[in-house]
Amino acid sequence: MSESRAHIHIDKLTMAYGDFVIQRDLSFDINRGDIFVIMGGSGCGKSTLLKHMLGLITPAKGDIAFNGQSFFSAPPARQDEMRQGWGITYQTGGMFSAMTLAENVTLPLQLYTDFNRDQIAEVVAYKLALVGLDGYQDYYPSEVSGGMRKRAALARAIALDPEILFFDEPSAGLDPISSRLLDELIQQLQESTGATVVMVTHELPSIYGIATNSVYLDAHTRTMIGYGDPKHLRDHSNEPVVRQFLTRGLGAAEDSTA
Ligand SMILES: Nc1ncnc2c1ncn2[C@@H]1O[C@H](COP(=O)(O)OP(=O)(O)OP(=O)(O)O)[C@@H](O)[C@H]1O
Repeated sequence: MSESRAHIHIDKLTMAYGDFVIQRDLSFDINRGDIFVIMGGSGCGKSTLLKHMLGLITPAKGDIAFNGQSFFSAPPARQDEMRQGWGITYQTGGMFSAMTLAENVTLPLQLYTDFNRDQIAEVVAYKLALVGLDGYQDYYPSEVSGGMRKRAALARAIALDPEILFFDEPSAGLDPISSRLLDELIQQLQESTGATVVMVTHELPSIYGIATNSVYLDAHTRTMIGYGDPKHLRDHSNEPVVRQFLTRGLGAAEDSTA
């Protein structure tokens, strides 16, 4: 493992399903407090990279380190400890439909803390208020809008005060206004907690609105061909595909890379 002071260090990572290599030789850092975006065309391996970062898939080669410690060579108990510092929201929100919003947020607190009922209720009310869902504790996921469901999922993800927040396409399926509100919320939460945010998205408003750093995975060459502030990449990348991805829809028809 090479030396790095980054919060998350991707080290010569090659990802494959069986013999089929999805991306090879990825090396980059995600610094503490970054809002880091994983970009790239459809099928390039963005979700696969996120699954590697979450320790759900073992790399074909290379490693991922958190605070300088290798995840994949750590013993299972240590991996579990690392995981407890992460909050995750999935594309669909992943809320349990038979539970109220409050019960959904309660779940990780019941599983991973020794708080009593009153303490848990207090944290749950606080987290729901943080995402603007004060008063919606007793609603079921199906009774609120898509944007509210995503915010409730976010409240659950921050229940244990994670130091890293992972998002897979957070604004998928949302209208532009709800999407913008969610971006603002992610940015506010990052600022107030200092957490590192890692998200897969191809939404340009999110990328330009809140990302501080990014990587671009290329489906064709199967490796990263862009790394840096997305606005800088848009204006200065030597890779036409990256510039095209980052300017699509801006004066031209939506292209097929997204
Ligand atoms: N479990 C799996 N087994 C085999 N191949 C898979 C598996 N999951 C994904 N793939 C393939 O790996 C490639 C990368 O998929 P992935 O979902 O990571 O891409 P993505 O960039 O997130 O795509 P999208 O933007 O369309 O969501 C695709 O070719 C996909 O078909």
